[in-house]
Amino acid sequence: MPNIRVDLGERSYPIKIEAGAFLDAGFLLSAIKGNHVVIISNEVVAPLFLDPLLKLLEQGGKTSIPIILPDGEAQKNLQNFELVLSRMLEARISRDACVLALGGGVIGDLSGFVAACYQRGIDFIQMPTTLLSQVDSSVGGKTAVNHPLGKNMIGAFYQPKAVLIDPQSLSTLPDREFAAGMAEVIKYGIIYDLAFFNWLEQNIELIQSKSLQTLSIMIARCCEIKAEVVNLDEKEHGIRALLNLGHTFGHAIEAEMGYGKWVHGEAVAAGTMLACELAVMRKQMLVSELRQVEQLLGAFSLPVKGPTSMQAKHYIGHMQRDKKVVSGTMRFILPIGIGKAHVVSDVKDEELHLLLDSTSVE
Ligand SMILES: NC(=O)c1ccc[n+]([C@@H]2O[C@H](COP(=O)([O-])OP(=O)(O)OC[C@H]3O[C@@H](n4cnc5c(N)ncnc54)[C@H](O)[C@@H]3O)[C@@H](O)[C@H]2O)c1
Ligand SMILES: O=C(O)C(=O)C[C@@H](O)[C@H](O)[C@H](O)COP(=O)(O)O
Ligand SMILES: [Zn+2]
Repeated sequence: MPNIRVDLGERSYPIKIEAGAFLDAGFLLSAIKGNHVVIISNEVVAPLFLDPLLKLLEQGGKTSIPIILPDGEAQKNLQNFELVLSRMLEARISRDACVLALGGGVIGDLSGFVAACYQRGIDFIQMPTTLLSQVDSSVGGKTAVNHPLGKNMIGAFYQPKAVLIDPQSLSTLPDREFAAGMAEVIKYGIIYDLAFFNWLEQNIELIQSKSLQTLSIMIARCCEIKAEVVNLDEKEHGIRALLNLGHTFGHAIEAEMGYGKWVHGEAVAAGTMLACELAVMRKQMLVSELRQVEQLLGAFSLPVKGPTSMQAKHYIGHMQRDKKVVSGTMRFILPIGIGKAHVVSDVKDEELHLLLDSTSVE
């Protein structure tokens, strides 16, 4: 696999994607400047990957300080953010230390925010272990924790120094979490790359069988697209907003249902269908294209409807706090067919009622 780079001047960094990459001492050690490495992980991931990593770092002359959090989306909160910072202060971690995020998007987002804030910013490296984090969250520097009033409401743009992706690490990932990652994979096809969307349609079985070669190609294409978008618009003043397809509705589902009940990718899948349905209502997408999206999401057993308990009034309360709101106006990412999308700011409440009061069935 070719190495992919995020090109942001002095904040540029490499993304290495390779089966067995977690044991590539050369790449990892070259990205760590100081002698101390704070490894942030969780109780599910640490037993799977921590020991060999500790050994590798020790052989490279590094001292590791592991901090292991409980598992789950509900842990991506300010309390754990403070807890990790306190542990680092107690351990007298200095500014030349490096934070290493070992886990999925929850660990990656929280660790990145810790690294951004600890003594005003120290290095961090992403070692993503879920499909979702390998195709999306480890790249691009969005770091955050959730607030009961909204997803990722407290955070910073803070780029990692390197991203190390080992597709082999997905062999232990539960099917539900693999599927959740596919929601973000399919997103890239809808917003940016019709050929990639068609490739996904043609390779469903190979993807489901977790063929390492197919997964590596798929992960690399997602990272390439994400890097291209982030290179153009690091802080989401323009094109980067397209990566939010399905998230306006999805984040409302996650917050309303309670963080973790619907995992992020599931909420994004249902949100993507809602965005496509809105695009069909606005004649920007064909019904046949909506069905293609529904079939592809469905092939990975992803939800294609929102929760039955949620109606327009539940969504709207959350969506009014969305980070894309400008001067009180909600903005939505809507596809234009498959392979293109745009930001729309003239969606009327009546349209949302029509969409959301009729489509939540289960
Ligand atoms: N920063 C960004 O750009 C960005 C992009 C997309 C999503 N996100 C965020 O990412 C989070 C979702 O990430 P996620 O889907 O990785 O969830 P997650 O981090 O909760 O991981 C999912 C589950 O898989 C387990 N797990 C992780 N790796 C494993 C492995 N190799 N084998 C077995 N189990 C494993 C985890 O412990 C967890 O139970 C959300 O908070 C979302 O908001 C951020
Ligand atoms: O990187 C981005 O930009 C994204 O929007 C990627 C999303 O998949 C991701 O879930 C992101 O965290 C959502 O961003 P937010 O700004 O809406 O919290
Ligand atoms: Zn997302």
